[in-house]
Amino acid sequence: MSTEQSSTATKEWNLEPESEYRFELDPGTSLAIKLVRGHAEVFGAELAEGKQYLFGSECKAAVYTWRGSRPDASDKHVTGHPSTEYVSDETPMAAYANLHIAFEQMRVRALRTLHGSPAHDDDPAANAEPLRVLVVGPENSGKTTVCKILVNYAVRAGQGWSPLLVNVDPTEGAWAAPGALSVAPVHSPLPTSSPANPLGSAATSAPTALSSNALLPLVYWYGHADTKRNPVLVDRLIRNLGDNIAEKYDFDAEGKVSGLIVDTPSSFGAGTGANDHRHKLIKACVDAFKINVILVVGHEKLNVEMQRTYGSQLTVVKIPKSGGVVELDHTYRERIHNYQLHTYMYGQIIPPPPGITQATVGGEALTELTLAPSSTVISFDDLTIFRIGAESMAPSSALPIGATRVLSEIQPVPVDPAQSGSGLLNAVLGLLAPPNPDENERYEEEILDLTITGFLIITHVDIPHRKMTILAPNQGSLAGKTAIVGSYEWQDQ
Ligand SMILES: Nc1ncnc2c1ncn2[C@@H]1O[C@H](COP(=O)(O)OP(=O)(O)OP(=O)(O)O)[C@@H](O)[C@H]1O
Repeated sequence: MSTEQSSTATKEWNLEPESEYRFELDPGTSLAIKLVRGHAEVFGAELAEGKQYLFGSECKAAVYTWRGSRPDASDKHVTGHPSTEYVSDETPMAAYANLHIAFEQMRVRALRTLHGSPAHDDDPAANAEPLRVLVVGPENSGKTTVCKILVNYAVRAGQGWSPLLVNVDPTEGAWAAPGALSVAPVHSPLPTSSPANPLGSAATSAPTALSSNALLPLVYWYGHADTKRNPVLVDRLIRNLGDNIAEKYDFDAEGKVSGLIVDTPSSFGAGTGANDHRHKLIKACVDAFKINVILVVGHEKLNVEMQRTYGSQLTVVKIPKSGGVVELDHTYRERIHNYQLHTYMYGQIIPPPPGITQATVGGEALTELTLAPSSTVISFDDLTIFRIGAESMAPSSALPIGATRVLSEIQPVPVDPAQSGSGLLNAVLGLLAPPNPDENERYEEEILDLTITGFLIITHVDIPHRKMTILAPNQGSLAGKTAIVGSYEWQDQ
């Protein structure tokens, strides 16, 4: 394989078996990688020979090869300027592959049980429950990457599996905007090209032409980066995701055997005290998704803790952390959130390095990935906006003497855009799906349980004329709709 260190030169790298080429990109740079011959993959997604794959938006990733060099050499051309690049032959991929094999056996067993076929070689008394994995670990342990690799291996197995990938890490962005919790069935390998689209493109914001690996996620909006900010709301949304999945499984027993993998925030993996919020949220996941395997990525203390708490009811496995995982700091994460919102509105735009013309982003042609958002002026009365709980509460000291707080952490509180200090300018809003058409079925907190159909940004608020300007990926009318505001803001620059 090869990399280019000047704008015209291309570097070639020859990878030994079970080694990987790791790279990190600086802001504003891109990288094109072409597999010249052999077999290689990026976090479990195979590269096709001869195709240029583009990476951008400060992407940090690795190209791994199982079989490597001669006679079946994995040569790659790399064009662009990574700020860091090196080859490592110390990877945890063999451990991850073993895990995949064990999971594959669980899927086969579950399918066999579903069809009532007799057991063959393996233990007939073995658990035939479909696989339901929770991945936990501290910050920068590579949780999302492990989830991606395991899901990609499952869909590559050629058995027609389409596992569910559940994201309960609000900072991840996944297929929506940062602040969302979501789930999607994965039918084809998830590409890696940019942290703006860490799990590939979703069909909801991408052009319809983009169909080969677009996903249809189900999204709830939490609206904040930190799960500590409103754990009661996170708990509620986790249970909503769980209920949705259970309902889907009722109608899709074949899909159920593919299993599910849950990616969690790093706040679940590191904390202090036995009673902090993370225990409740881990428990909420275990219950909501009926977890039967917990994977602990590279953290002894957390592994012991999970063994003690859950070891008697489910399997807890510690897996190694990859030395390639990059420490992401706060400012990097903020830039990524900006990339994600920009990508949500404008599509995935990665300018290829000089000299590269026929490139693909995760296998998709470049022209198919551009979107044109619309900016619309609406009346304050068109859109009803809520904030959930705590943020909108006055401090206790401001309450009348003797009064007790009546707002709960998950009470939806209307936000009036006419109030200066409403906090709506530049705010990211989650647009809710319509409420139950049957009035009798409605309830006060229903908006907590509605999914998100899209995201909006308020780019201008004109209080005298009671109007605001909204940026949205499409031009649908907002009249009569309801949206939720959290703490994410974005400015189009
Ligand atoms: N083997 C590798 N080589 C190079 N980069 C890698 C490798 N594995 C992971 N990374 C990168 O390291 C970064 C952190 O990995 P990842 O997002 O999987 O960790 P995480 O534990 O989920 O993070 P968080 O702290 O946000 O929960 C990502 O940019 C990812 O692409």
